[in-house]
Amino acid sequence: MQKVFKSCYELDRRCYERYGLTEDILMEHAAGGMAAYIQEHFEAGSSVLIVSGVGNNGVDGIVLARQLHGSYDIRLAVPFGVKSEMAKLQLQRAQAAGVYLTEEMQDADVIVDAVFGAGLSREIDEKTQFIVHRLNSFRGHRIACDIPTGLGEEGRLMPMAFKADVTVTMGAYKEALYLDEGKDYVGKIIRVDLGVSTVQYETGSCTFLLEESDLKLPSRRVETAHKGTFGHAAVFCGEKEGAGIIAGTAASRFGAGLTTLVVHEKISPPPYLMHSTVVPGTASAIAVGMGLGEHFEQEFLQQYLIDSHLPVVLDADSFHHSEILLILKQKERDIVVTPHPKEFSAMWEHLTGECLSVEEIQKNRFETVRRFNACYPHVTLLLKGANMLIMQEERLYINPMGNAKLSKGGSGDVLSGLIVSLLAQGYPGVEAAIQASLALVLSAGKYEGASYAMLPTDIIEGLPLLEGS
Ligand SMILES: NC(=O)C1=CN([C@@H]2O[C@H](COP(=O)(O)OP(=O)(O)OC[C@H]3O[C@@H](n4cnc5c(N)ncnc54)[C@H](O)[C@@H]3O)[C@@H](O)[C@H]2O)[C@@H](O)CC1
Ligand SMILES: Nc1ncnc2c1ncn2[C@@H]1O[C@H](COP(=O)(O)OP(=O)(O)O)[C@@H](O)[C@H]1O
Repeated sequence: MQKVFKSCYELDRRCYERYGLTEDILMEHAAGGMAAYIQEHFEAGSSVLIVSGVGNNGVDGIVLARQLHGSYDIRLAVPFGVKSEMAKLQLQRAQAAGVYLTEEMQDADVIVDAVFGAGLSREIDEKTQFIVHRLNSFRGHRIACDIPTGLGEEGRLMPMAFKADVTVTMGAYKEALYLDEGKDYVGKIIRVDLGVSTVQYETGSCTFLLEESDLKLPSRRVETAHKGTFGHAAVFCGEKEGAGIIAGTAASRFGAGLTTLVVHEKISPPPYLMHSTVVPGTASAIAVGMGLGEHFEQEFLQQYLIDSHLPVVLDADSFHHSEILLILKQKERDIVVTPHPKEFSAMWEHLTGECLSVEEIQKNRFETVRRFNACYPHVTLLLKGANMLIMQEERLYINPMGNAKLSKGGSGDVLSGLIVSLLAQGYPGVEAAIQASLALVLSAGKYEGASYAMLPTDIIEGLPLLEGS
């Protein structure tokens, strides 16, 4: 798990004040990080086009040109000239080392975008857009310095951006790299240190980036265990019974000792799942909402769901149901809600009367989860999307490892099943949401078929492969 920051300016300033480092030392390391990447992946002599802008991001590009010149065929372009004293000094140094400026931007083996970095505060002008379009049309390997040009301070497109294969980000991970809008632009994200180790550079943060190594699978190491040791998941199975069956199957596969589908009428569930017309007395967690529809009477929901003390995951149709949403007020209960942006919009309107469009939510995903958290800090919110955001009690976790294979009906039902399974096994809500989100994306990552072909059952079948991987 890595820390994530809204901005690195404070962290840079701390480096100057606390460690006596200077701007050009930091720049030397920023450029050194990009140089190391290029040296590792491209043979000496490869052509490298570096396009530098007027801010410090541009200066990093100029320093990179000096560092690589001699070993690589460097073409440095400064289409807006150099303004700051530091930029002039670094350009002098680069030119003294033999770097020539080029006016023409031609395709190269490596394209480095150092036009704008973290300081982009307004939409890029026509000339910059033209440059970015041109760079995006090249076939070379594209590297963004710190953050692709065109992604603003909040990670929004301003209005278009450099499409990086790799973003070499300076010092620390930034939130702006993880808004869904930018996911197709940032590529693989690599962080480099700026002259002191990460531990020295970073301060505290309540925002975290989840990594594969954070996955902790449920285990069965106690030989005397029995099915009762691993909890009993009760999954409401409503009008669209397939959704409940998928969730129940995922719950069982992820280790719940028992899984019962709570049904209104008799259905024919798979043999490893039980079914019942009430929530069993031994249930230890509930999942509700997937394919729920209008199947259950209010009285039933009141008795078995709303008045229950059991940990609960609310998904899908729950977000359109004002009585079910009353559960969110229950401060003593472990509650996980898993809306996608449209469902979040419906839930938020029910809870606050405020209409937020899906577009507004997507443009402000971090702010949106923080606003929800300010009202319901005890509830674990998992906002679905290309980068899932999970938040409870002021701590926000980003899971960036999903991909478009998951964009298919039923993936969310699997997720609810994984969460209820862990809740049933005694995990606290936030831990259940984190681990389930990791298992979902990592299991999907193991699917080897075509990107369009994955079924929810394939995700479930990938779960056993997570152990030992
Ligand atoms: N000491 C530092 O600040 C360090 C900075 N580093 C690099 O410098 C970057 C940050 O530097 P800056 O703050 O100079 O940011 P940028 O290099 O992104 O440039 C921002 C500058 O452009 C202007 N600007 C913002 N939006 C604009 C727009 N749409 N059109 C025209 N001008 C616009 C701003 O007023 C500001 O002067 C980082 O991303 C990182 O790459 C690293 O070298 C490490 C050290
Ligand atoms: N492009 C994508 N990249 C990463 N994850 C995705 C993508 N599309 C969907 N997902 C994930 O797949 C799941 C889909 O959930 P949801 O839309 O509720 O599906 P359903 O309700 O049909 O089962 C969520 O966890 C979401 O984050």
